[in-house]
Amino acid sequence: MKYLTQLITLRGLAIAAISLLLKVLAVCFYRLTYHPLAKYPGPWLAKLTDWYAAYHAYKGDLQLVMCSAHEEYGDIVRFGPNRLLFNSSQGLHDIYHSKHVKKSKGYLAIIPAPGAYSVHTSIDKAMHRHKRRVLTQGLSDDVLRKFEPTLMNHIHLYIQRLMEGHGTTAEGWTPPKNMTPYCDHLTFDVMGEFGFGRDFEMQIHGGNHFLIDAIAASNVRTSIYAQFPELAKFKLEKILYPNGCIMRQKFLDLTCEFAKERVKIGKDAKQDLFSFVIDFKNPETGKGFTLPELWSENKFLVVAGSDTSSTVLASTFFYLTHYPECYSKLIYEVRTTFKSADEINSRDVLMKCTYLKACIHETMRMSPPAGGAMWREVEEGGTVIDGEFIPAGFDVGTSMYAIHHNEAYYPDSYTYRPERWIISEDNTEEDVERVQQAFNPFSLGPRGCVGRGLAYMEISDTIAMVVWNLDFKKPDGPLGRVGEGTEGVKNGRHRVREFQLIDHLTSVKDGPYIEFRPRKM
Ligand code: HEM
Repeated sequence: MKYLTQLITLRGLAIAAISLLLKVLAVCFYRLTYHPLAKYPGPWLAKLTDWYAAYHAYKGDLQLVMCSAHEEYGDIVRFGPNRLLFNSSQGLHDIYHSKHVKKSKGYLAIIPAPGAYSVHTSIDKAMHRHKRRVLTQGLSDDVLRKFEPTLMNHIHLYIQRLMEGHGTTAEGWTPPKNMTPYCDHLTFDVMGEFGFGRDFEMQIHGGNHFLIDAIAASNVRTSIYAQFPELAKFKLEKILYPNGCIMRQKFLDLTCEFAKERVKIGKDAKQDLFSFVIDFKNPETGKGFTLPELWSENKFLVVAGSDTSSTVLASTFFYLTHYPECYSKLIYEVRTTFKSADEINSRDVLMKCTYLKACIHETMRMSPPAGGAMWREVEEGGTVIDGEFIPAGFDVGTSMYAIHHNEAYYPDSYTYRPERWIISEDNTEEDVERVQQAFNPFSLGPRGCVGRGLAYMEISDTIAMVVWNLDFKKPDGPLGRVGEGTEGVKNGRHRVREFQLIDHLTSVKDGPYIEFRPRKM
């Protein structure tokens, strides 16, 4: 009897396994043949399952894999059973300026709690419009101008820290400094100050440095779920990053404490986001932000605005020290444009320093902090992207890293060449227009970055101040190679003069190491 029961159970299991296998095979067969996107080429595993993209999101090489998929399969690539990547400027603009797409369901998987939408994660267009309008007001040019002196205080401190230990060598250089933490500390402090009216004191002591790891761990989770939203149900982060949840809670507690203190000191005590936004009413809805809403947005701004800007700064130092001819041109421009460091302000830097602006653009082209694709879902009725009709319900996107290395727009695309952004005898107006057309480090359209003005201000002021005040170079020996690619490897990380970024929605980095000394007047 016992034997018979075992036999029946085994038989049942075998039938269940076979029927599951048949079902999987049928789904695979459908996805490869009759599926509406079956005609598009792409990595075969990506056509079958989102596990492919999720794995590369976990590994941090999604941007490289997307780029090499375009090299192999062309400008339109199927990069998931229901997802298409486009690698043309027409496709880019069709997607991100379209009225017929909305943010993909992947964004739902990354909200911290049910209903807790931020401007970034709200898929509903009316909800987004309201939040965006309030934030746009809080990030207007006028607000940024008033914030700039506070920003400058943080940059002065940054420069002091970079100079610490100068004179260690006979030529007056400091010991090599790893720019990743130095840039992280600056940008986190600036975003704390902007969002909450006080900094995290990361440039002063290490008490809050855990925030950087907390956000990095949370970004791994976010980037996996953005590729494979169904995985969110399984709460994999609890297995993969048990500490991530604890650190995240510490981040929430800290920002909550900041929020309470900010309210206590009163609206006009600081020139920060709170002071400008709290009374603002959306003329369409008559509504402003409630306090909890505002703090929830601010938490997101710290995440969105810190490590992205830090990546641009660290990458710029990497390229300037790896392309000495660019460094020399930049030094000449900054030091002849401003008579003293006190004259430096972002408006003048961005207007008068053409080469510096070109360096920032070239850095963001070579190493966009968010190099993957921001997925958009096609809405009812479908839409045409780069001449292809895409039915409703499918996701479309453009990988920034891939299009920024498309040779049709950026010849010799792995070479850092700020000159490509400047009209000259060798570079016509049409050349510059073409370069600009495919450039999208902040994404484009109604969901493009609302903080780009602050990002430009912070990055241009910081680079100008460092170049004006300090000489710098990469150290000889192994430390000077941190952040470089490795010759001969086969995973897309073989380019020595390309700064290596680990793509987890935004980027993880290490280096470059740099030595500084005060400039000789
Ligand atoms: C170099 C620095 C930065 C880069 C490269 C960058 C990049 C981006 C990108 C690619 C998006 C689109 C995301 C998506 O479609 O999912 C975005 C959105 C956003 N960014 Fe930035 N960002 C930077 C700095 C900042 C700063 C400093 C702030 C805050 C002041 C900020 C606030 C936001 C917000 C609120 C959104 C969501 C906008 C919306 O959905 O309407 N970013 N950013």
